[in-house]
Amino acid sequence: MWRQAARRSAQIRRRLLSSSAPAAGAGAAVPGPCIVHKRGTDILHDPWYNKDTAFPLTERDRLGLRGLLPPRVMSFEQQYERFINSYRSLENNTRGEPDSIVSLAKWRILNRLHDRNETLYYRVLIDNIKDFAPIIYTPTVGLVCENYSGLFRRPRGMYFSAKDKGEMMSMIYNWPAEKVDMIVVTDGSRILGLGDLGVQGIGIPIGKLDVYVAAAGINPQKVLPIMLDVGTNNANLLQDKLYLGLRQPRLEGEEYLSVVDEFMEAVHARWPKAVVQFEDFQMKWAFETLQRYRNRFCMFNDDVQGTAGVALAGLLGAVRAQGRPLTDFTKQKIVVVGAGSAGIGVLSMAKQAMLRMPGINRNGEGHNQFWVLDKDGLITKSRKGLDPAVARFARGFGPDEVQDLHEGASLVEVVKKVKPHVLLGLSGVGGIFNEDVLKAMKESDSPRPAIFAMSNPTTKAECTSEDVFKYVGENAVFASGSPFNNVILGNGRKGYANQANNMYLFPGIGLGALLSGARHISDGMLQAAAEW
Ligand SMILES: NC(=O)c1ccc[n+]([C@@H]2O[C@H](COP(=O)([O-])OP(=O)(O)OC[C@H]3O[C@@H](n4cnc5c(N)ncnc54)[C@H](O)[C@@H]3O)[C@@H](O)[C@H]2O)c1
Ligand SMILES: O=C(O)C[C@H](O)C(=O)O
Ligand SMILES: [Mg+2]
Repeated sequence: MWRQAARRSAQIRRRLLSSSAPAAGAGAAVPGPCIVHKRGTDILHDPWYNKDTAFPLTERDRLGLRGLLPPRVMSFEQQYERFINSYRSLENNTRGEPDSIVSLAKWRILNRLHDRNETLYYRVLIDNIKDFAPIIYTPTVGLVCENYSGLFRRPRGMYFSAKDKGEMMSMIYNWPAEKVDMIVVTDGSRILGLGDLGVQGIGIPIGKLDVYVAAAGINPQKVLPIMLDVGTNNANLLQDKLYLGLRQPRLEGEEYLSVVDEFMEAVHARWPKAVVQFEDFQMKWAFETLQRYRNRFCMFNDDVQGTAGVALAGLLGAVRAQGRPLTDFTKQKIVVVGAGSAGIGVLSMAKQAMLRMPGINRNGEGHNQFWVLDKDGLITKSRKGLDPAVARFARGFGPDEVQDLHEGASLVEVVKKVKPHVLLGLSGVGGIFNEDVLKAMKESDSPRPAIFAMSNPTTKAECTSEDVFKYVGENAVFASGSPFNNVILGNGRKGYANQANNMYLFPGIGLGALLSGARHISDGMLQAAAEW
């Protein structure tokens, strides 16, 4: 009798407590009651459960909060309005200040809300994603990563370091959420176009997962940003007294791979169905880890595959913009500047798309529509020591080739001689599409030359929207990795600054993989995403 009563009272208590929990994630379906085991200040200090001043009096009583909050109860809507007002007044008060100061101030106010009250944070983020994406994501996230050790207040996500070898299988259970659906992991070795930022690169997985929540409706309690700290080769960071990562050079070779292997096994052991997105790994590890894990785990590399999907969508869009059928894609001449993880990812997917077009034989023999440059200029078959992934795209010499083009030819030379339909930059070199290059694009064989300046952040973009419409002309098609403003053209027309960033693809890839229960992420899935 007594036991029955105790069970019943526990049931009632649980039901009462559960009603106090906020939605498990804005936009996410809440499968059932969310049981809160905490009380009092532990709830106020937990951003998953905290409602700040929005706890009604009944909940304050039930959860031991009475007296711990100012007496006035505010509605969620009032809190929302208060936040947006303070954000807008920050905008007004910082007018005229340098962009970096304003952006960091905006990031701070959003980050403080994220630390305090996740329900409100994701609501304002989802409702204002167009305004807030450049703050929580590219380009401001780059600035945040550069200054991470100084900005650090609270940890977010998990950190696995080279010193944790042998411990990862137990460490993974330190993460408080029982279920994780989506993981973004980086080793910080190539953060945007900013190079090796070591542990400070954690800002990138955090920003990417915020986009997952806002754009794909992934439950924020089921996402996990991860930093694999295997050291850094950034001499400034190694000397920086505030640097929060391992102060040692990066692990290399088998030592490096054994850390990533152990991490992947640990993740898979605890959450076998989680999708793992690799992000901002330097080229050699981006390709190596993709090959190593893609058939064993549900994973993809966003810089190689996500970028390729977005760029392919842009390349096909450029054909459409000329009013031509998509099958004319094979007739487009495409110059790609940058033969790194992103550039080669784009070329590989574009080549696969080309091979599926009518009139092209299965091996694509006798057809090469791509010209690729790296830091040493045009890549040709005479280049020594080429990575095999790059060698596939090296130009030959002979009657089928553009006359007088040679190994190492400069960008302006290539553009003048090839007269490409599309010029695509993934070089990480700001301003490399200079006046001379853009004026040469004016002579393109396309009535609507397309210029995709895809490098990030803004300072690394190959050119600006202004320069494209000024030097290439009003018919140009422009897209960039970081956001730029539209340009006012003659007759009040607008020159559109479109955005070509993998954020338009990865949320869909992750969500699709989760919903379909896919065990692997294939090239076909990414191609389908690009072509739709
Ligand atoms: N818009 C997007 O969605 C997106 C996605 C992925 C990467 N990116 C950006 O692309 C850039 C490159 O990324 P990655 O992973 O390929 O880097 P990476 O380091 O692997 O490759 C960079 C490539 O650029 C070449 N390069 C350097 N200087 C050059 C020069 N002066 N002229 C021509 N080529 C030059 C290098 O030789 C190398 O081939 C970064 O800025 C990154 O932020 C953008
Ligand atoms: O992070 C971005 O904005 C896009 C891309 O993944 C990059 O590395 O630049
Ligand atoms: Mg990236």
